[in-house]
Amino acid sequence: MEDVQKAQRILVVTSVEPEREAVLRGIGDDDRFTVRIGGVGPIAAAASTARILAVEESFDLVVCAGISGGFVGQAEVGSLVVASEIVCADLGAETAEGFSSLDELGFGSASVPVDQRMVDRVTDAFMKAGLPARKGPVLTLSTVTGTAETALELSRRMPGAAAEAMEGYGVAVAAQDAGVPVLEIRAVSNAIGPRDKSAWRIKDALAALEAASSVLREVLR
Ligand SMILES: O=C(O)c1cccc(C(=O)CC[C@H]2O[C@@H](n3cnc4c(=O)[nH]cnc43)[C@H](O)[C@@H]2O)c1
Repeated sequence: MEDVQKAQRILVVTSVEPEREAVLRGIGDDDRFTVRIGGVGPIAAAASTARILAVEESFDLVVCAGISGGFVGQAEVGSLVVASEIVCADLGAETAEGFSSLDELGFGSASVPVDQRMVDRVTDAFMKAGLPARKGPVLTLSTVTGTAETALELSRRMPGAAAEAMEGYGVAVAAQDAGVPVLEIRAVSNAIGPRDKSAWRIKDALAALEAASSVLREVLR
C-alpha cells in the first residue's frame, strides 16, 4: 500500500471539460491534485500527458479518469471500473486469421501494467463507500464500438474486459515513459454495442465519477 500512501502529487487527466468538472467537484480544494483536460482519443491524451509531465512539477501518480462504455454482463451503467490493465485494443494488424496485437507482431506491448495493490485498494475503497465498482481490463480504442458484432469480437479477443474508452493507453504510455505509476478509473455511461448516444446516461456517470473522485482523495491521503 506504500505506493498509494506516498502519492503526494497526483495528475488527473480527463478527455473533456464536464469530466474535469466532475473530478474537481469530488476532490474539492485538495491542492495535491492537478486536473487537466487531455483531449479525446489516445494520441491527444498521450501528447498532453507527456507535455504536462515534462514541463510542469513532478508527479507521483497519474490518473486517467472519465466516462466509458461497459461490456454487457461485466460493468453496468452507473458503475465504476478500475483498470487492472490498460490495453490498446486496436493497435496491431488485421490478418486473414483475425487481429494480431502489437505483442503478437513482436513490436512491443499494447498493454500497460498497473500496480495491482493500488488497484485493489482503490476498488475496495469505492465498494466500502457504497459505490458499485469492480476491477478489470479497460480497453482503449480510437473508434468507439458501435455494433453488437464488434462488441462480441472484442469480448472474444479480450476475455474479461470490463470497459472501453478512448484515452487510457495514451495517458498510460506517457506516464510509463516518465516513470510515474498510472491508474485508470472509469464511470460507465453506456453499454458497449449498437450506437445510440441518446441512451448514454452521462449525468449518472458524471455523478459516479464525482463520487469516485471524493473517495480517491481520501484513499490517497
Ligand atoms: O455530451 C456531454 O454532455 C458529455 C459529457 C461528458 C462526456 C462526454 C463524452 O462524450 C466523453 C467522450 C469520452 O467518453 C468515453 N466513452 C464513453 N463511452 C464510450 C464508449 O462506449 N466507447 C469508447 N469511449 C467511450 C471516451 O473516452 C471519450 O473520450 C459527453
